[in-house]
Amino acid sequence: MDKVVDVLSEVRAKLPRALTEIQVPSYRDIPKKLKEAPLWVKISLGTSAVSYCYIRYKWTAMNDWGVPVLTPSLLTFGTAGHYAVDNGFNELADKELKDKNRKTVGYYRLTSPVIFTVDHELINAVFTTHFGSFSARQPDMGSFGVGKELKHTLDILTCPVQWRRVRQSISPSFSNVQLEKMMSVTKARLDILCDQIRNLNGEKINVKGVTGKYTMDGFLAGAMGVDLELEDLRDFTKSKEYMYFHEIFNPGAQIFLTVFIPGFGDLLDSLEIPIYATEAVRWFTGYCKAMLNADTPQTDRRNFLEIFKKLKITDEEAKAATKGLTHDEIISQIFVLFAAGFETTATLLQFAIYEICKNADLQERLVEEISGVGEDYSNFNSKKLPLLCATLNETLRLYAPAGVHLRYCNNDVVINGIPFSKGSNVEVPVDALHENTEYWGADACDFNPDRWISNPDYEKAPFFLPFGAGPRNCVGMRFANMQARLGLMRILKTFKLEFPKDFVPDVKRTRLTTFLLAPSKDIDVCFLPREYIN
Ligand code: HEM
Repeated sequence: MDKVVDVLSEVRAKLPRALTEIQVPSYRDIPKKLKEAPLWVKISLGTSAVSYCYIRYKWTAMNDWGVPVLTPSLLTFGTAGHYAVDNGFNELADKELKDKNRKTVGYYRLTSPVIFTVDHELINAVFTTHFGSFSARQPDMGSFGVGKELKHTLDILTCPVQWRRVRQSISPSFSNVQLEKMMSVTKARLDILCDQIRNLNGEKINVKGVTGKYTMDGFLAGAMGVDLELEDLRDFTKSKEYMYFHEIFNPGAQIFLTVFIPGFGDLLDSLEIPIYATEAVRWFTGYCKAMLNADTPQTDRRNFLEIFKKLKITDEEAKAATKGLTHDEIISQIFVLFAAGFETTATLLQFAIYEICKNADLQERLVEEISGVGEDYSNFNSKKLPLLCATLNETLRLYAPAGVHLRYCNNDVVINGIPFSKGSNVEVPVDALHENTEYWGADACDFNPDRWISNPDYEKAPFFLPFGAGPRNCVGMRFANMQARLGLMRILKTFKLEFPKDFVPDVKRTRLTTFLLAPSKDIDVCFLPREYIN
């Protein structure tokens, strides 16, 4: 400490002299200095001045849109600094919407106008009624710097033209018939999971290891015919599938260049320059190709793959087709379904188990409810399993796995008085929507599954959107619900769930910059086999 004080005193002693030594040119000298400056300095200054004027001009775009607009600044890339920090979205929503008691504000993502809203009428108009004008998400961001190899994946998520054909092709994979088929595979994998949990002998485990293994394994086995082999459940978070997934979905700060600079992601893709997760992407591409090419004898376990293979078309055919998938698109779909499906449902179950462990009474009521109900697809609804469905819905409300819904405006259109221009965006901060007291009542922030039992209409409420809305909502919603309901039911039937003695249940949700959700610390849980307790 003394050393620091010494150094600071030394610096302070030197400071006045150092400052007087700086020669600040008089403003009268500036034209002369500029004239003498090298050409590159002149070009840089000129370009900066033009860019600045252009940006200032772009920042007038929302002046007469009739919504309050947050003051932009260059330092925060317009008003988009919240993109770069965990919980940034929620803090912005709290500060600008909740605390000021308003539902919609505008801000600039560098120069792109963004309407940031929890107004369910506006959301419904944009996502459903005017879907034709908002059928894309973020088409100018290319692959976000992940590289050309997985570019198709993101084209499908963001590009409206390709999306329509791909969505038409993959939707039948989620039909009731398919889900029932996949359920039988999922049940068999659950048997193995429960044996692995028993092998822990009631010792604590990070619950994400259990829920992640379950959802990843269920999807890979039921849809792709691949088993996730693991000796010990505790090794799940060390598996390549999990580690590489996290590398791709936890990008460094460089990804924000593709978010803030329009067209930068596309430029990187055309130059074939990936800016992060190259090894993980290479591994996943090989992994997905291997799944497609594997000659698995049990075709009934390759439910999605067999559908995709039947739909295969050439690149040439794809130009005019309204249905069908090219070879590269099949590879990308395997990845996108794996990525979109495993983490989200694992997060849902992780937080559901956390809340159930916190509330012994809820756990008892759940066990009682499920005791007489069989594991049939036809039972997985709120009529047959009201409390189980309510608990999962309440978890989806307060711990929505995906934290923002995005739409991009394809053409100028006026909606609810707002004159959206082509290239503008709509962002829905899901946590703020799901905690809005006007919609959910004064106890909006409390975990209370019973609200779903007294208000069954909430399931269809326009302000409950964990899976998004409109024709571009989550294609895997029914699969996710089936997997979550079956998994939670089996786990509760087989194990009593408890926190270990040293665990303090003070977990907060962290909304990551990728909009996914993580707990503020590992959630440790002991799974005690019921056969030893009862
Ligand atoms: C609890 C689990 C899940 C949650 C909360 C969730 C949530 C979401 C959300 C919010 C969207 C964006 C919707 C919108 O923009 O309106 C989405 C899109 C998507 N989800 Fe899910 N999802 C889950 C599980 C799954 C599963 C299991 C799969 C597939 C196996 C899946 C595949 C997809 C795909 C492919 C899209 C893009 C749809 C499109 O652009 O047409 N999701 N999901």
